[in-house]
Amino acid sequence: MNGTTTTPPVLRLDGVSHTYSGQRRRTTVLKDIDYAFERGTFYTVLGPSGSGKTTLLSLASGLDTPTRGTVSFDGRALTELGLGRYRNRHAATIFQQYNLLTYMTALQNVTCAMEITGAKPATGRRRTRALELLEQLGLDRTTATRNVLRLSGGQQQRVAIARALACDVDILFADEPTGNLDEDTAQGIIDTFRDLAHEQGKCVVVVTHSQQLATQSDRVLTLRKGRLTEQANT
Ligand SMILES: Nc1ncnc2c1ncn2[C@@H]1O[C@H](COP(=O)(O)OP(=O)(O)OP(=O)(O)O)[C@@H](O)[C@H]1O
Repeated sequence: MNGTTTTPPVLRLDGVSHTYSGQRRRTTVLKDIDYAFERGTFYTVLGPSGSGKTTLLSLASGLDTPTRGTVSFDGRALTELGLGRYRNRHAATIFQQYNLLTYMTALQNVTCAMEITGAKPATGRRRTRALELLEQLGLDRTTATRNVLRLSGGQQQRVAIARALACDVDILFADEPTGNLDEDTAQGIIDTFRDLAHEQGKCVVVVTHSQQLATQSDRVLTLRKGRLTEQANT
């Protein structure tokens, strides 16, 4: 023993390949990807349209399982840990299409997610914490108590972000989270992601076409022709 301990990466992809089977042909989108994601780091994943970014995110977030290879959280394969448990306790995702519950208000969407994941605010009630998060993202109390279908696309996106931030998870995934936002709001979201990684030790993985976002992340990964490569930090 040399006295040093090594913690496993929070998320690891080992030999991950993914193929979609259509009626006529099979499309291999990801090929033999190995990568270790660490806590306290803000990652962006770039790549041309159709290169498999959303597919990678759905495998890493436990929404789907790879046709080959293993995805692990803290050294345990997701299939062993349980995909549902992983999604409820350890990972939150901000989807491109928001995936909000459309019969609820913005506030209810956030508190409902906190109840499902068992997230307990450090102080105060869940409702208070949810309102605080929505407010930080520029949604006042009147907007927060409106049905989400009566909000603009950009406002719905901010509700989806607040919902993910409210769940105290280890890994935050986001698919084009700043796509519908004006420059100032987008910058605020990027700052939040960086703080989550650097101050709260979360692993943040964002799929994007935005260079503005990528240049502000710690590590930039690129997907091309099924392969994942890391760009040297500039
Ligand atoms: N459920 C599916 N069944 C079959 N093919 C699929 C399915 N989902 C995605 N694909 C195909 O897999 C490839 C990668 O899609 P994916 O959505 O992961 O790419 P992307 O990089 O996120 O694209 P974009 O930047 O346009 O969102 C595309 O060719 C797409 O048509």
